[in-house]
Amino acid sequence: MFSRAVSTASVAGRRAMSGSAGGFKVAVAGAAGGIGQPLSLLLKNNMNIGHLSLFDIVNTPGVAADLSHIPTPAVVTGHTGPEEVGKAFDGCDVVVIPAGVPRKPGMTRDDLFNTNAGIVANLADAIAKHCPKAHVLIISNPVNSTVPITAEVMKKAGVYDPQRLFGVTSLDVLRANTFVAEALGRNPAETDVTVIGGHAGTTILPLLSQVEGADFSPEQIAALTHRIQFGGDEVVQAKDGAGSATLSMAAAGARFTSSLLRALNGEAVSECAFVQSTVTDLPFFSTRVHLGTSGVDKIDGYGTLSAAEQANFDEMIPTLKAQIEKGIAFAAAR
Ligand SMILES: NC(=O)C1=CN([C@@H]2O[C@H](COP(=O)(O)OP(=O)(O)OC[C@H]3O[C@@H](n4cnc5c(N)ncnc54)[C@H](O)[C@@H]3O)[C@@H](O)[C@H]2O)C=CC1
Ligand SMILES: O=C([O-])CC(=O)C(=O)O
Repeated sequence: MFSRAVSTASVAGRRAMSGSAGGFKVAVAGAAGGIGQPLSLLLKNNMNIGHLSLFDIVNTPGVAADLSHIPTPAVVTGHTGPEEVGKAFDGCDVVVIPAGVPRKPGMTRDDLFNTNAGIVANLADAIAKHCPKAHVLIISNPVNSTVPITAEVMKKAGVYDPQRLFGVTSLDVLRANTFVAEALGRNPAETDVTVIGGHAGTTILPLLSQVEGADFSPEQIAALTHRIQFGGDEVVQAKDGAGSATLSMAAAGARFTSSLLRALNGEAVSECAFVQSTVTDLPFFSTRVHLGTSGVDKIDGYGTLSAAEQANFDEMIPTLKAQIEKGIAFAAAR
């Protein structure tokens, strides 16, 4: 349902009046959740968005009404339940998906597979039907499996375009930037660490040997790498049963969405993301991705690894392969 404040006619009218550079339609699926709400708030402040469409199975009218009072160009609409997903996704340029359950202490991201695989697959069905040309940004865990699931669902529907599918690993980059800057006494906002692989434990590999001007000891490298790989667990433990990272993830999701929209507008932008890739033998892998007006433009390799990074890389590949294959098998069996 549209939020009370907005009608379909006024969406078009205000988009025309907004004067925003992009006027893109961006949907958030899972918009009423722990990530969805702050992410939607940050996106409401993005001047490239003309229409912010909030989808969830609960509570979107309230979130939409609340955000609609913020004076920025994005018109906000709220849509609840499967019967309204068509309206939510119709004509979207970008769909961001933080829908699904989060971890509790003691769980791995893979423990979320049984619940979240089906949620993401059903949303991918709806995207294939209602906005097959949208760029799809997957936040729902386990990302290492939910991205391949989305690709397979889109392939079955005949609308898959690898340039438009992204697993959002930006939170690993934000954590790496924060922890590395802290160790070096630098400004975190001016630190940009490359993080490769996937988004779960040891499949997350920060390339600390490539941080310019850093001369970390082997002990520092080991400690920083471990903290970046298990930063998610740090938050899950601190929240003590009340969920996982939401606010930092909202910042990460907003950063990636903002970069993509700038690229769609013609700016040269790069971000690390988990995408279809030939950089390794695996079908999906995260390295630095150059974004362009059609989404993925060029995918960088990972450069020269230190001996410690190479050891982590070799250990990661079979784990990541199994998680990707689990996603592909799930989609094939649907
Ligand atoms: N990629 C990453 O770096 C990160 C991923 N995550 C993942 O993001 C997901 C969401 O986390 P939170 O927001 O904390 O969870 P949450 O439980 O607070 O919110 C999830 C929202 O999804 C909604 N939802 C459930 N099924 C849906 C469906 N079929 N369609 C639309 N909406 C649906 C729920 O109603 C809820 O509002 C989890 O899977 C979590 O593991 C969390 C942090 C970082
Ligand atoms: O740890 C979790 O379950 C949520 C997540 O992906 C992260 O914070 O990186």
